[in-house]
Amino acid sequence: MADFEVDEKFSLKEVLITFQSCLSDNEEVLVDSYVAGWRVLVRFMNSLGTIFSFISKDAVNKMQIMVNHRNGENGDKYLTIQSMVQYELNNNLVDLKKRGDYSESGCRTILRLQRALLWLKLFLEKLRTSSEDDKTSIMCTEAYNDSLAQHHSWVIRKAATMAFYALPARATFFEVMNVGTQEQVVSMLEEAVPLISKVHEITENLYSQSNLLELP
Ligand SMILES: CCCCCCCCCCCCC/C=C/[C@@H](O)[C@H](COP(=O)(O)O)NC(=O)CCCCCCCCCCCCCCC
Repeated sequence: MADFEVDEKFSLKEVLITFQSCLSDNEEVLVDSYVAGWRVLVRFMNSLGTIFSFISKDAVNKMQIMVNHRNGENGDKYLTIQSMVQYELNNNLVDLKKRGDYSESGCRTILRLQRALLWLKLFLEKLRTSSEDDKTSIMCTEAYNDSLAQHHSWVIRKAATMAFYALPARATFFEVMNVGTQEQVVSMLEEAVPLISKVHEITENLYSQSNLLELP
């Protein structure tokens, strides 16, 4: 079993703070904070071992696509997920039926991360309500099967579920989250889960209204 070093300067509390700054007062999702939240999550996952590198590589690739849009000449159109959807749909910059010239559209990139955000919400909820002897690999697999798995090929599903078995036991997992005692982790999760759910729900509603939930 790999020993999991606690990255001192890092705490999963950062995720809570970053995703909190995601929501503008009129419930728009700010892309910069959304990407920053994922950056913290990916850093945390990387600290768990190189077995997850195929996952973080894809997540980093998608975050970079969003950063490129934000730094592009139409960067202001990507300030929020809402403004991004409006801009890309109004200018036909999204592959709606099959992958084509816009395989790096903001809409499809955020959709892939949105599906991962559902996994995160389900996983954190399981962690929050878990007891001492619950296994993180089981919680992770169950959350995966109820979310991302339905969008992944058999090969990816196999690789992902194998990787989950490398997850540390609950106590170690809580330790590397670097939030404090188990009670402090649970109360951080009590704050984080509703927040991440809110960001997910707002994006899900926007995508379903614009019929973007099945982008290729
Ligand atoms: C801590 C354990 C981490 C478990 C992460 C569970 C998610 C497993 C996802 C496996 C994805 C495998 C590689 C990606 C495949 C892509 O084909 C696929 C589709 O995109 P495409 O249409 O462009 O091809 N990509 C995706 O579905 C996006 C995957 C993004 C996953 C980001 C996961 C980062 C999670 C960070 C975990 C932090 C845990 C914190 C808990 C306290």
